[in-house]
Amino acid sequence: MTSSQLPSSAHNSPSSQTETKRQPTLKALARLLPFAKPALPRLIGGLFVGLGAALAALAIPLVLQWVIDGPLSAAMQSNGDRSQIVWATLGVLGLGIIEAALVYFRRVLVLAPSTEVEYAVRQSFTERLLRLPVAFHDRWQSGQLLSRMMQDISMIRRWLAFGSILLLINLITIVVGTALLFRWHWSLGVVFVVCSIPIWVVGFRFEQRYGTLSRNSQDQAGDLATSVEESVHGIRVLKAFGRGSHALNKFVKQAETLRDTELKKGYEVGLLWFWYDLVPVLALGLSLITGIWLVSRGELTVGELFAFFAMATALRWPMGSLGFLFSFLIDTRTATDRVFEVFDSQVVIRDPADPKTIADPKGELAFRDVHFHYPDARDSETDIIDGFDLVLRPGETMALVGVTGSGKTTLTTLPTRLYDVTAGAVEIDGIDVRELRLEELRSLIGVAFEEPVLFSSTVRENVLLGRHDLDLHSAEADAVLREALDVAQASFVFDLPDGLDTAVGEEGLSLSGGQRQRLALARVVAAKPAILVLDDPLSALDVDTEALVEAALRRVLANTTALIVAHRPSTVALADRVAVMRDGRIEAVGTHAELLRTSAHYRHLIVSITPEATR
Ligand SMILES: Nc1ncnc2c1ncn2[C@@H]1O[C@H](COP(=O)(O)OP(=O)(O)OP(=O)(O)O)[C@@H](O)[C@H]1O
Repeated sequence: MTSSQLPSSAHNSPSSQTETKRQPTLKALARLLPFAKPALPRLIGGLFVGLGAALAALAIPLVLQWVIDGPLSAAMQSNGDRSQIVWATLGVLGLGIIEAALVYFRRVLVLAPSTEVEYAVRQSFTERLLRLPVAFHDRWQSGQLLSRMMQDISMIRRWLAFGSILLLINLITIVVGTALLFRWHWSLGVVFVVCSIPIWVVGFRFEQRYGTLSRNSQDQAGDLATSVEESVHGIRVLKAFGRGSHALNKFVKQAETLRDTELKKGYEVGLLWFWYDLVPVLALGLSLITGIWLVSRGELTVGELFAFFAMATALRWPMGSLGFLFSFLIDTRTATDRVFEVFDSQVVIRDPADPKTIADPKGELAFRDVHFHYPDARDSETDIIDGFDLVLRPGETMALVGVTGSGKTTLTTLPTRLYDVTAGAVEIDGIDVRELRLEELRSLIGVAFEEPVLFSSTVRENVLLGRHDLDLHSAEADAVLREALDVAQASFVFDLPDGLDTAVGEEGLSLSGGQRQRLALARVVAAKPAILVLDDPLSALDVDTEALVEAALRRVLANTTALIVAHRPSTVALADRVAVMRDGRIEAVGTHAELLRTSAHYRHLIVSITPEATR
């Protein structure tokens, strides 16, 4: 096995494929506005307070100019008032203190609203993930979703709280500061402006190159997260097959790719910082020469020259920081794009505009000329479900049999609209399932999947998952819970350390396969739906337990319509009738005895699924 055959992204996340036409950065970031709106007053407040701090810093050179050209030169000629120098010194100190206090206040103002925006984006993101159809989750790698949810949304918060405000403040500071330079002498201002031209050229080219690198790095981080998640998830398989080192190799390759991209990013940022550090120093040097020349010609006072240098020094940080802030801006834009790719994914399975309701469900389930293919199927492929017609009468138990890969599991996903049929219709009591609200539909039908999934919560929460109408600790909930556990023969839970309140670990991994399957079965029984859809629900049980569960299930199935995918004769025995599926269609329907007589394919299936000893 090569490392590429190890558990990995079986499906391609569209992460790196959705790089369509690139919007301008500001337009891309503007999509955050609806989330940022409630926080805007405080963020704008933070901006103004930050501007106040910047102006306080810019005022210092003005005070210095005044003190040098005024009280200081007068004092040097021994005819001035020295107390003014003391006042000016105190003024500079005061401005410094005001600047520090306003910077602190700015941070306080923006911290809480930015975390609220982060919370709102994260909440909507999760809501979206839960609403998106299963077909979306088939295509997207979990690590990509995880990295968008955690890393990208955190970056958006940091940008709102810190980056965006600093960028605006620093740009305004540069403009105001440069205007003040012109005020002292136009040539000094011109030197500064001309020297800053490389900054804009370098910044523009940086935006183009760094944008691609930033996207690659964030996508690669998502791929890496997927690998880690899959390796941890599949740790038993990797260990059992001794493939740990292969998983490590795969991880190392991905980590190296990410490192290379980060190095390229670092190189680009380093180059940008170089220019953004160099230019202010160059400007300062050239201004020094120009300034001294102007003083010697009497066009500039010593105080103005001193103030000019104080101002140019004050502008060094805002100019030098632009490199870091531009890269931060591009990273945030990439993060925003990645988050909105999920928001932009279509929720194709949703409530109808004008929903119908079934007030008194009888439980008839009908498949009318149903066709279905997965979204990634090629046009030339025939449908997996290819004209499937079957009607389950109210209260009837129907077993569905067919060779492996014939589409039985796929069919079980259609009644609850995990996928929508591509043609035909699934109906409950004569109403198309697409005409019902999803919540109503999913309360009418309960599904137990072949692969039982338990959540990391208590037995009680897991089993009563479908009963949001009940208070989990009420006497009624307790009765429902005990009855469901009894049907599923899951009394082992009472022997767990905390009984019904035992936490069953991540995905219930601390339980055996059969125990998990029984809890999943109890969950669907507790939901008390009008229609049950069970995908081979007893496959992991031993023969004795299976017999007990079947006896109890018969009681439940007496009043409930049930479609049961069966791989074993004992499961078929639960059914009133059996439907034989072949090539995506129904080949025959009848009782077990009828089909044995009339269907050669059924006889073949039954022989192949019956254990030797019982034939
Ligand atoms: N999410 C998916 N995306 C694309 N194709 C899928 C997906 N799930 C299943 N298939 C394909 O659909 C076909 C039918 O699979 P399905 O699981 O429904 O068969 P099955 O009859 O339940 O098989 P088994 O008896 O082995 O459980 C298979 O060819 C499978 O590869």
